[in-house]
Amino acid sequence: METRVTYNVVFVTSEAAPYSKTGGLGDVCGSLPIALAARGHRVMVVSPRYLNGTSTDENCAGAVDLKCPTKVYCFGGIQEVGFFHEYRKGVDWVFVNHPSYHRPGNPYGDVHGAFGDNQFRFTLLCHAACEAPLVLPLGGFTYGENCLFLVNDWHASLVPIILAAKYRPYGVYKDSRCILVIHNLAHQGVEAAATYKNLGLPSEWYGAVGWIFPTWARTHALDTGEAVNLLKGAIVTADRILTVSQGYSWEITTSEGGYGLHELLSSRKFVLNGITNGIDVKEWNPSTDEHICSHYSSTDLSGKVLCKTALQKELGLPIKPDCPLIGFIGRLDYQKGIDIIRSATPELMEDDIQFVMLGSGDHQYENWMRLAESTYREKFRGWVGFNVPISHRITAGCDILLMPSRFEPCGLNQLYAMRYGTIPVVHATGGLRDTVQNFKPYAQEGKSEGTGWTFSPVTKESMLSALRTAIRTYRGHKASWEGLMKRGMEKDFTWENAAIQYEQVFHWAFLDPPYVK
Ligand SMILES: Nc1ncnc2c1ncn2[C@@H]1O[C@H](COP(=O)(O)OP(=O)(O)O[C@H]2O[C@H](CO)[C@@H](O)[C@H](O)[C@H]2O)[C@@H](O)[C@H]1O
Repeated sequence: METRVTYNVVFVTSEAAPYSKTGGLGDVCGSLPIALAARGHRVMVVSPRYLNGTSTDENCAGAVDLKCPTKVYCFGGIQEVGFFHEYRKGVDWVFVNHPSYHRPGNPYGDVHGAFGDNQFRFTLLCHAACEAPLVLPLGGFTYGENCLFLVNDWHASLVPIILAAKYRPYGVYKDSRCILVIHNLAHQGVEAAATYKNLGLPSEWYGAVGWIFPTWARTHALDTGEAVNLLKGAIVTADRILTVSQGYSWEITTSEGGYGLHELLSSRKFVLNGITNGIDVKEWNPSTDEHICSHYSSTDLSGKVLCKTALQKELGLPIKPDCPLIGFIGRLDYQKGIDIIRSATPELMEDDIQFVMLGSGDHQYENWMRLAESTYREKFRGWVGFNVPISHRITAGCDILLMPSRFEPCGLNQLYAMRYGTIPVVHATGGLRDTVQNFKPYAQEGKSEGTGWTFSPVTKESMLSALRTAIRTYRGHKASWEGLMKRGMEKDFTWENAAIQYEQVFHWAFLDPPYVK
């Protein structure tokens, strides 16, 4: 019989689906914990108890108050937080309660932009998360101090510093470990150096988060470039670092992909690994999906065209089962290459195709989507907003999913697309390059190979050229297209696969002594 070491794992994250989600971070922190718990680990996820006065508040309705008010020190005083808890799918979902998490908007901001007190809100999360394993008797027992923290992105980045600066000197958490998981290096939690005093850290730890911007990045002659950079703090104090694909773990060590942190990341490359995200194969399953009108599988594809015509009907597009339908789903952000889509749209619209976009974010792109919809009534739909059922119907109903991301740490939509027989056309970067194999019609003995198209560089021309090849193949080579669909649908993107690789990294983390003693 197999014997395995199990760990007490504490995720710290600003989002966990279904409780909170603005993007892929929520998906990962909603699914990976369940996969790890299913493999025998004791798993807790600590995230804020957001309430915004809309129907999404119901997602948190199942969590009960643990009646364990806890005091933490930061921002010049004692702050009191509460903890709510729900045990679901083998995981302890813990929600930090504080008035600053209760306001309209999403976890980070509202219609006016990012909240001005995000440093406070996420500093509080980190301090509370360090207390949670010590004070919360979940199922009767605390997790205790020998746990493994998995801290995600900048919002959770203070955790390894707090462990090293505020607990270890007093003999607490001496045998814990902390792994930083980077989902997106572009956001680092940077604020003015003067805010250091708010973080609740001893003054001698300034060097961990202290950061000096290069001269070219400074805003005016008197700008000294001094800042605090929370993600940097975790990079220099975590025991190990993970990214969400292997390709991205290399890219962030280069000056092009490192967002200023490539040298620091390179200096830690011996503890830097990449593990490709999985997907929730129950939520994203074309043979059972509750959001789509007709089910299908790799052995019976017939339902897919019905999903397509239903989508065309729902969106008020001409119902044309044979017309190539291209989709885009995602945050409307520079990262996602929306400007490239915008510049290519007039040429794309000359062809007999249809194009559907779902996204929210940057207002200029939201307005452009509305404008494009009114300009190309017969061919283009731009759905501005965040809507999970529609994202499923677009994934199922389209023939092609377009992702011209400038960088993509992993990317989940291309994985969902492949599972739904929708062919990804993606920029060859990060996790997109790792997960989409370029189509080769005559790879071996006349048999074709690949699951989509990858293009590079990320320009309008190369994107259009890849899209046109895909469209030609769709129209003229039905058998090849079916081969592409089936190969994608049969790929194993389960979280269990990723969880096994995480276990290996946990093992390595405990083999070495704590990085900061
Ligand atoms: N308007 C909308 N309506 C409904 N659903 C929407 C939506 N906009 C986005 N979504 C959903 O949000 C998720 C986006 O996930 P991605 O991984 O593609 O990107 P994101 O950049 O958010 O994540 C970051 O973290 C993840 C997780 O590690 C990495 O995969 C990724 O590369 C990195 O940039 C998907 O589930 C998508 O369907």
